[in-house]
Amino acid sequence: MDTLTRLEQTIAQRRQADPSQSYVASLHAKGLPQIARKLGEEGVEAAVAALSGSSEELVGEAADILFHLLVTLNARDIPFAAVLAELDRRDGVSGIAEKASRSQ
Ligand SMILES: N=c1c2ncn([C@@H]3O[C@H](COP(=O)(O)OP(=O)(O)OP(=O)(O)O)[C@@H](O)[C@H]3O)c2ncn1[C@@H]1O[C@H](COP(=O)(O)O)[C@@H](O)[C@H]1O
Repeated sequence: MDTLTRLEQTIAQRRQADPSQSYVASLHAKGLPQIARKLGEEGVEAAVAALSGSSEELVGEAADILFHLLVTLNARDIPFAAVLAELDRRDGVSGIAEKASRSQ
């Protein structure tokens, strides 16, 4: 099982945990607006790290984004596989467009 799938499962399990023992549960206790706000904050922090942080800082912020994205998707009951399927669909679409432009 890959890292993101494993983390997605852990997040789903921790959703029901004691908020004083679990960061995921504490986010859920605050509700979707706070979960979405954290995702936005992490995006900004990653952008700042990309421009002025070390590689190590950017890696840390990128991990924070992926974690908070998975928490957000879980809060909306959307499986991460749906995001991967959308990326595969786009890749298929661009692949078809590329083939069509090459054959002209
Ligand atoms: N991967 C993560 C993870 N990445 C980031 N974070 C938390 O996300 C927060 C990042 O927000 P900030 O940088 O703004 O730090 P902060 O100011 O302390 O955060 P806030 O108090 O503002 O929410 C930190 O509190 C980090 O600890 C994570 N918290 C938990 N996990 C994993 O999620 C799983 C479940 O965790 P629990 O719910 O705590 O059991 C476990 O596998 C954990 O390893």
